[in-house]
Amino acid sequence: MSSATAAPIRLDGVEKIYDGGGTAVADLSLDIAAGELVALVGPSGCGKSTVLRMINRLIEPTSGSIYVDGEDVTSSDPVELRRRIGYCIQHIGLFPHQTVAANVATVPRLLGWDRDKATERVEELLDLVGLDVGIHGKRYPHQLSGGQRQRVGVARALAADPVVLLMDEPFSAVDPIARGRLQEEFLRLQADVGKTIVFVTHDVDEAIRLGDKIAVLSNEAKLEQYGTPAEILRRPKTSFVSEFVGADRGVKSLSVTGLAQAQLRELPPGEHPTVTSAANLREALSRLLDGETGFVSVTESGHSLGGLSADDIYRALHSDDG
Ligand SMILES: Nc1ncnc2c1ncn2[C@@H]1O[C@H](COP(=O)(O)OP(=O)(O)OP(=O)(O)O)[C@@H](O)[C@H]1O
Repeated sequence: MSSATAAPIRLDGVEKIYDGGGTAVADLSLDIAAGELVALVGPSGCGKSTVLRMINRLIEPTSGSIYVDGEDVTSSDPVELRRRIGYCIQHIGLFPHQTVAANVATVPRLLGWDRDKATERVEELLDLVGLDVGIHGKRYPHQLSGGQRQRVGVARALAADPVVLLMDEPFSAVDPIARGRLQEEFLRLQADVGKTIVFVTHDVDEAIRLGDKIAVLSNEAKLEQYGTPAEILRRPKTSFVSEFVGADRGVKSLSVTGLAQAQLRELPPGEHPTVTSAANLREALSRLLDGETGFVSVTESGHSLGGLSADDIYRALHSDDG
């Protein structure tokens, strides 16, 4: 598919005080590189959605600046801005009396695309999110499962080929199994489209799974830590972060640490379970536990490069702890 370039986003000293309400965002600065997927996580009410909605001007900041592609959003035409920014939310407003195809075609129609071009785009997008235009395109939203509706929401948000995609808890309304599948599909989709994505979730596991980076926020959108999932799990900067990511962060960090961190050893003779060099430490450990030799052999193109014991895996996990 055609892919518009992704755009960087910059928040500079952003503050939001709601009329008659308290401070939702006190003073937030954040740099998001083009093509990066950043998850905003934090407890309920800490200001995540407010931050997201200021990026596309659904909410105006009280002070501070927000730049998309270097341009100050407060001086952009909001309609033009939202055309370049896809937005997708939890219980999305899909239009109930329009078919799936018509829903996805909303923005292309607003942009005045001709019918053929819009139809082609709808087909391409439904295909991209794993729906069949022939089967699902003619249905109405209530004739879809929750997971399918979320996919339509993502397709619709991508319709005008935005440079930024904002997603507010897009997968939280579906059951855990469908959710895992959607997350996986979503990662594949992102590998394909390469948008800059800001993603709000209260689920740390989801943030770890999806984010290139995670911004952990506490009350009033205070930035407790901003880093890769591995950094956040291994070296939480504040007690808030370590509590928020949970007591099992050691186990979680296994799955975000690649085998490149591990020092391979020569294996004793025997039938060791194997794992490919592209795997992570969690996969290596679970293969090791499947076998009986106490080692796992790391292979590349079918050849063993060496092996790891459980202690080696433990050392690799802590190899660059500060
Ligand atoms: N329109 C509004 N007027 C006044 N206060 C508001 C308004 N919208 C949100 N707030 C307040 O601002 C704070 C941040 O809300 P926000 O929805 O951004 O949090 P959140 O982290 O997204 O929460 P959740 O995870 O529960 O959705 C909350 O204290 C909320 O009550």
